[in-house]
Amino acid sequence: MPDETVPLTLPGYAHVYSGKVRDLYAPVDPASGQPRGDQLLLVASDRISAFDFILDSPIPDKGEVLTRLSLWWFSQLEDLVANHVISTDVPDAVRGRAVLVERLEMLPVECVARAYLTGGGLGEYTATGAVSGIALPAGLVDGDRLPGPIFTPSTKAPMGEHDEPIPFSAVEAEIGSDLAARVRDLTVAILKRGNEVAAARGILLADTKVEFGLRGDEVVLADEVLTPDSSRFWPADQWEPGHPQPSFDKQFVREWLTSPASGWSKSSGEAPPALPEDVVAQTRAKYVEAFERLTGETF
Ligand SMILES: N#Cc1c(N)ncnc1-c1cnn(CCN2CCOCC2)c1
Repeated sequence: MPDETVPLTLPGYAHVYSGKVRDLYAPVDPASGQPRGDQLLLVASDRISAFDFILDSPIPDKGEVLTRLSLWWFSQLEDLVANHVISTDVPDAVRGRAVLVERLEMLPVECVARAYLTGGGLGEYTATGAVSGIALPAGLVDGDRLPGPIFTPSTKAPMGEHDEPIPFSAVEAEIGSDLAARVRDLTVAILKRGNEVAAARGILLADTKVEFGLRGDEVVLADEVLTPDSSRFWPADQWEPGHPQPSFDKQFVREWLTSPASGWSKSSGEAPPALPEDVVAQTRAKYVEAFERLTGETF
């Protein structure tokens, strides 16, 4: 199993950035030997995070499953928004889990939309009756479906820190009112479309985070889209408002890590132990199941 903690050496590419579960490279121009400024190689690892830790146990094929799912969503959403995908003709070492993309002028906003109330949004609602300044009906509980998806943007925090919720007015101040309205409407429309497709296939998308860049004046969808890494996936047949919902993809990991069998405590501040093989295998199977249910393709 390759060591997922160090950037790969990819001949012809320069390492640009490593996130929690994905890495960025830039193709090198053979003539100048310098990284190209117009393209990037987005590589999805098999790393998985839980409870704000990157686990020691990679999930085989997770990177490929989520890359193929994101590519499928990009094509499903082409009538709504352009995207940054150039090609899947990538080095053999990362084939299937990497995409060559157009390098965009990225907007400094994490564009989050929520269709259900949970997580940080629930905390804000409990304290203020609103989320991102949007007043919600009284009496909502964890997991309730919202009257309609709402835009709840946040900052782009440095790795290891948490994104901070910001009001829409802060987005307007940062990128201008017109562009703020465009990314708000697109983010909400993407989640709406995602749930139209996913609900019919037994999956609820509670919320999602997308990132946009600019191609001139055009807003272009970048990063990944509607994957279990960028969105909360819930099994529709277990949806029951009033308590935290099971995760479609990470429930096995979370339950084992919080069970006596792991010998680990969330409150210890220590890194979690490696996962047992059966938990890794069950988690891989859930990623494959989500891909096959949504796309209708066989992984
Ligand atoms: N997708 C995409 C994409 C694109 N199509 N064009 C330009 N940039 C990006 C991109 C992808 N990830 N990040 C966040 C990582 N940043 C790296 C630098 O440092 C700050 C964090 C930017």
